[in-house]
Amino acid sequence: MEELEAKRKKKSVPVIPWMRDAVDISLSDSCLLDSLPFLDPRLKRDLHRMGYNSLFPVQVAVWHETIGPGCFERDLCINSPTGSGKTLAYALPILQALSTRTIKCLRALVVLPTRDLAVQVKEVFAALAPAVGLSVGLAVGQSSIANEISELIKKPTLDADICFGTEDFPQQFRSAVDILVATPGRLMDHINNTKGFTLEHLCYLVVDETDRLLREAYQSWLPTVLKLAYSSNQTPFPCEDGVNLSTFGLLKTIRSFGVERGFRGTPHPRLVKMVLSATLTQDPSKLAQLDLHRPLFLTTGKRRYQLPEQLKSFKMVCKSKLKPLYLLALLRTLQGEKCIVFTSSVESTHRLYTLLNFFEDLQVKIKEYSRLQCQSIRRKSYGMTNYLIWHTHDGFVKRFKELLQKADNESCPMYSVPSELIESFHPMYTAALERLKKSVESGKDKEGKLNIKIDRLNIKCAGAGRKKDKKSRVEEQD
Ligand SMILES: Nc1ncnc2c1ncn2[C@@H]1O[C@H](COP(=O)(O)OP(=O)(O)OP(=O)(O)O)[C@@H](O)[C@H]1O
Repeated sequence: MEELEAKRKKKSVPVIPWMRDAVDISLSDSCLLDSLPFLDPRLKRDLHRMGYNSLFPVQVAVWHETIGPGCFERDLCINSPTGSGKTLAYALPILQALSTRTIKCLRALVVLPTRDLAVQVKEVFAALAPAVGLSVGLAVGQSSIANEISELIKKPTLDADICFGTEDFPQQFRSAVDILVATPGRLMDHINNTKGFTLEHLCYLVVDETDRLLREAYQSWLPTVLKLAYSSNQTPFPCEDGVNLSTFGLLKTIRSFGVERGFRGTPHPRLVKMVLSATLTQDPSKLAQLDLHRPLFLTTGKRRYQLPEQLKSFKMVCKSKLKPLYLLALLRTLQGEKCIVFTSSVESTHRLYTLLNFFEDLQVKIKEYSRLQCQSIRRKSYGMTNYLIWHTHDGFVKRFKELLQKADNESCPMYSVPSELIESFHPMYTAALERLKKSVESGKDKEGKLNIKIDRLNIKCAGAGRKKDKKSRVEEQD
């Protein structure tokens, strides 16, 4: 009965009508840049320069809905797996659409839930924007608010040929960027406190990782952004609880004073929204918050991950207690290649990083990358990597299989490391653990990141040869 119910749920069609009438992204083929209609030659040149010679299916599908006749008539909801190229899918049409703008003001806002994601997205925009004379800003709290403001807002010297209205013109500040990539918290800081920061000219709003952003209110950033963006063309928008527009007195903008040439008297373009996710919610109440206009749903179906075609994946199965040894052997066999090792928690990352650094003769340069490091250090670690290795806890075999299923990649051959090689690491491993223990005991790990877990490391060490006590066995299940 339960099984039947589960099957029924799996097959259930979306309750939202426009979701039933979806565009299937997988029906789009990759498209060579040279065959892509309407692409600005300057963008094409820079895409080639970046080594992009064709667009991925999701990028082609979005391009067809956003460029050319009937462009941006509908808001887009894009459901496409991680790694499928969603960033360029929205960045390229926005850059192309803004490439003809004459006056700089904030016209596109991309919101992401985390600083790291926002930094990556900003880099994609920044690689292409200069080709068409556009500037991109970042509001994520990476630098001080003062630095950020100086990047985003500039005091203009008033150009003689700008057509002013008859009203007093108190504005001294103008946007220094055409496109802003932001996290919700810092965005709200600028909305509430940064003089001259305005969303009044906003034409494009991208909500990336939509599910995550809709799950949390993040200071009501979404109703606030919509209200502010709509307010410039007097679109009625119901005031959400807790959003008091009177607090945005600073947001009188140059548009409302009739400064921007060509805008006066012409209807304000609709605020176009693109919302993206690898697992887009089908919950009508959640999606309603986005106030989508005739939404068009582009989807690849339920698949959550997409692995690059060139990526080869292998699995190594070993007893939990032997994982560090297998990892060492693997690192040795991959010597010279760059790797990322994922672990299941920040603490595990720090433990493993510290442990690996106690191995003599490993001849591998190791960097730690987790939220324990500050942003600048994390950024330096980018680009170090080619390989992905997954190293995580015991329930993993099942989860790994599920993950491969989600990625449509169920055939994952075994990777074998000679057992002699693993054995040969035993003495080195025991010595490293000893050194680690001494280091913790002598208080060298000043931040205390290891203290709580050190006995767990000892257990794993003991697991390689010694008998375990009850506590150890319980902890090893973790
Ligand atoms: N047209 C293209 N040609 C070659 N590489 C591309 C192209 N588009 C994107 N890529 C690369 O593919 C990778 C995945 O792209 P991207 O990060 O945009 O995917 P995504 O769907 O946004 O993933 P996520 O959900 O993790 O954000 C990136 O390394 C990007 O540089």
